[in-house]
Amino acid sequence: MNPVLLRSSLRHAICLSSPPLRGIVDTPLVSPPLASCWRSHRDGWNAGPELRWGTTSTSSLKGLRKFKVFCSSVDSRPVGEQRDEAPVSSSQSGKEEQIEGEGYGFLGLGIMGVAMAKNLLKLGVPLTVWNRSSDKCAPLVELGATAAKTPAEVVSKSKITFAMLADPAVALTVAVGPGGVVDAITPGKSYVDMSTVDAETSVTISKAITSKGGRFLEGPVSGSKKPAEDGQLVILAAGDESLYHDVAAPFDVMGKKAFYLGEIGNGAKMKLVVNMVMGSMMTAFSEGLSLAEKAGLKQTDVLDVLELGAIANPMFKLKGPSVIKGSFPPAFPLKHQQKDMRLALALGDEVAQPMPVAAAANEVFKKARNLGLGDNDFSAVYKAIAESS
Ligand SMILES: NC(=O)C1=CN([C@@H]2O[C@H](COP(=O)(O)OP(=O)(O)OC[C@H]3O[C@@H](n4cnc5c(N)ncnc54)[C@H](OP(=O)(O)O)[C@@H]3O)[C@@H](O)[C@H]2O)C=CC1
Ligand SMILES: O=CC(=O)O
Repeated sequence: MNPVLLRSSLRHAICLSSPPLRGIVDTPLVSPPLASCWRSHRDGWNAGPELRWGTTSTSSLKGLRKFKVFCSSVDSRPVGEQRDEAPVSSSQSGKEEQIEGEGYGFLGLGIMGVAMAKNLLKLGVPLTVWNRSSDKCAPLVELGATAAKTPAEVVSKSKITFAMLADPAVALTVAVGPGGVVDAITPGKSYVDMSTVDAETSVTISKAITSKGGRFLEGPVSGSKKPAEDGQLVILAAGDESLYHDVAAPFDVMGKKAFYLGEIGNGAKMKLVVNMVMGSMMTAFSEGLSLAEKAGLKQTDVLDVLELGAIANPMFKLKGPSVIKGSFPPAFPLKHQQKDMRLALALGDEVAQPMPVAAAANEVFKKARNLGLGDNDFSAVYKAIAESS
């Protein structure tokens, strides 16, 4: 078994139980306990008495050590205290009562959402999905998910619902509009919005969710289509800390690293800072490639030189060859990058931070949108630069 998936499954078994499972048992860390633990998880939530997991201090099993840390954070008592308790049975943990609405939900199956939802399915938990254009639910339904007609229906069937939506206006509508998330939020239900939005939007959604007794976490991500498919996103979470711990397993299958950044809005702000830098870099990179060509240099040579120097980076390496070919299939749509520049500049206004470089880059992204390039990859900003007279 893939150790990452095993770790995720173990975490998941704990975090969907309510109250959180306790009673960590030290076992010699050999494969039989692990196999038995995995079997218990695979065979369903009522595996209670079978559910045992071990931890060890040997240095070879880093994943399990990480898992042990997680256990202690689900139950805030020190690990030593937990160890003295017997494992709880399924009836003690209350799992039988969770059959209704025990699974996960996912709203928004665009480029990112479809990949993230597919990774959630790897946890083996019921998944209910919704997308405005319902045909995009089909690939998930084929893999075992259930399609719902409204966001509220997803929330009513799920314990924790995730969302990956286009922009602040859409995130707000889906959360608080008619048939939206808030309509079905009750105490015990949680919402994790992973869309890139501004802090104000996130705060508004958070208030609406918590006013109905639910928990809210924002979790925008850094990383594009391929990292989303590979479960390698960087998750920038903020808000309800208990929920942050409870979504450790989903975050584990969707991402390679999750940060907890404190109060609501901090995740959104961090994402905007990062994407402001990325948009400015892509614009400068495009200017460099275009300048090189017009000055009689080979663009492929520019890529080779950049790759060997101090400003080598994965984005230039990944996007450079396709930019040179004039190919811009959308991984990160240009319209979303321009939205992020706009939101980052608004944040700059709020805190009186001058951002002349980002402001100039935003003008180029706006021009690219006006050229009809919004649905292309954001690297198509090159065309707005190269084709300027
Ligand atoms: N692509 C990337 O590399 C990354 C994107 N992001 C962020 O993730 C979010 C999603 O991005 P991505 O998947 O690329 O975008 P897409 O444009 O592929 O998907 C957008 C999603 O929002 C939905 N949507 C759009 N308008 C509405 C509406 N009016 N009502 C309801 N739903 C709507 C779409 O539904 P429908 O299918 O019906 O149009 C779709 O599910 C954005 O906030 C983006 O900035 C973050 C990191 C990386
Ligand atoms: O938001 C886009 C990304 O690549 O990160």
